[in-house]
Amino acid sequence: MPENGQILGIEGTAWNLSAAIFGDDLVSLFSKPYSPPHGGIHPREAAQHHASVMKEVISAAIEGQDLSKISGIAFSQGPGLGPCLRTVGTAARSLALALDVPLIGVNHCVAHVEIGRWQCGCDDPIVLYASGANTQVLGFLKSRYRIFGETLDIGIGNAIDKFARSRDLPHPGGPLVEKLALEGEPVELPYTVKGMDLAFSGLMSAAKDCNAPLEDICAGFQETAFAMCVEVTERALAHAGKDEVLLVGGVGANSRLQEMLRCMCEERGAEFFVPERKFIGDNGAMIALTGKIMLEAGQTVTIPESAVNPGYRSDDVVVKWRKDTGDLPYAKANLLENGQARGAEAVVTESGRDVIKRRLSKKYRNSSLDSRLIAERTRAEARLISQARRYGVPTPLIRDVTADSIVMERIDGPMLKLDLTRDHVHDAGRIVGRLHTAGIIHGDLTTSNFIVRDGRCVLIDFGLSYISSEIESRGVDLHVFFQTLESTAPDHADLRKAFCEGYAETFEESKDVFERVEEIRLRGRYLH
Ligand SMILES: C[C@@H](O)[C@H](NC(=O)OP(=O)(O)OC[C@H]1O[C@@H](n2cnc3c(N)ncnc32)[C@H](O)[C@@H]1O)C(=O)O
Ligand SMILES: [Fe+2]
Repeated sequence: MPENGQILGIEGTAWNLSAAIFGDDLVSLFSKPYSPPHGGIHPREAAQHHASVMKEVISAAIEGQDLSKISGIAFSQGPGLGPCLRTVGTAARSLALALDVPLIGVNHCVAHVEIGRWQCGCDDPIVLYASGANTQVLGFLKSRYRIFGETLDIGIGNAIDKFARSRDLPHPGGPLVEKLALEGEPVELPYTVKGMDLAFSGLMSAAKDCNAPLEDICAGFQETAFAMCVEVTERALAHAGKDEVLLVGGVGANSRLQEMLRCMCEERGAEFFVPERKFIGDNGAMIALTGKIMLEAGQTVTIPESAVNPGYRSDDVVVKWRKDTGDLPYAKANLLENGQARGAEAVVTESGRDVIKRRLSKKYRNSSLDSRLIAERTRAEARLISQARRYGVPTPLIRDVTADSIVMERIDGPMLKLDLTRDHVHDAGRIVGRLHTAGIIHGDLTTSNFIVRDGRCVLIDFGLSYISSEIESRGVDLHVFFQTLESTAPDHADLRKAFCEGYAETFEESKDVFERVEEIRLRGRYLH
């Protein structure tokens, strides 16, 4: 790349056509947002908008610039709305040919992360990426931005926008809901966290059907949806042993979400980062910057490789521009160091042959939601542990239960993630098979929630467990487990096989569940 090489980047995955030049710093940025005359974003109309303002946006971005300094054209290759992506892709290809410079196909999600890292100066954060179409918790591991958790149905922004539309509020509803929420007392709405994954459609439907004053529903919607996001971010932070949190994506503009994340970070001793408003939502600067660092790493595309990809996932990108941070710091996660372990949501304290698990109050969530979650989860956990035992699932013996605590038998041994052998993972599969036969869903099936005692796994932490015989819930359980395998173990494919073998031995309908896991993996990546 020539000295002072500059990259022209074009963003246009959905609502904003935006172009920017990035050199050593941001040189120019110009945007023309599309606002639908009524209803939500219509893909073809948005694409027509982009086409009609393309010349104006690019001209404004390059005005007064020396075009000979431009050493590459970057464009958002996906994910996004097909027609919009194709319009931007065509423009980018023509420009690259005209200027005779390389083309860089940028993953839009990764670009949200990179502009955040650049702007905030953070190094290796857990990222909460909360936008219209996407809601993901990402962390860099082994050359990729791994998805620790994500929405299983719709993106948080779309959930808010659709709810707002059902109340005749103009698009996008996010900022208006934020304003209305300031005047409201939060109503109770369904809270759905499955391990590190989330779901928003139940919350959205309940909010649509709710008869309370609009301000109260908006407040309830925000408190619930944001607490869900903060909870999974905290869980990923604890799981990965990182100490920075970065908030990106359009919904990141919300002050309440920022406040809640900042509060969680303070409680955990992590540092919180959020970029300036103009870099939070979709913008050309994020594409130009990411294009620049990708070009420097040699990650360009030929014209045939430049086809757009509406389902492009964050973890599809091999990140050659970052130094690999290696394995997760397993050792840090040892259970019961000095007789105490602090998980994402509870403190476990040794007490003779027992441990006491006490759920912690979280300052980031409002007090009624906080006490509701603590009481519900403590009760459910004690009940389901006992029930699972009756079906032959090895679990700790329960000795006593109070409003926020469970006293139970101490299990000595390393967590499964510290001793990931084929045999142990096979055993874990057998255990989950029995659990599912009992009609119980674990709800947080990570490799931290098995303890290996005398060579056999014991299942712990039923805090998010519930009763269900649905293939879907079982599929999500396995999906969560496979995700933690994928994000922590290099030989995850073989371990996954071992797990499935064990599961099939103890659970009759295993085939249906395996099929569903595949569906869950493929679905919900870019839904509108
Ligand atoms: C693939 C790409 O097209 C997509 N982009 C996207 O969704 O635009 P973004 O700019 O990142 O986010 C827009 C969303 O951000 C929400 N939003 C903006 N300001 C908000 C606020 N103050 N509170 C809540 N939501 C807000 C909007 O309502 C809308 O749902 C994505 O990143 O998923
Ligand atoms: Fe976006």
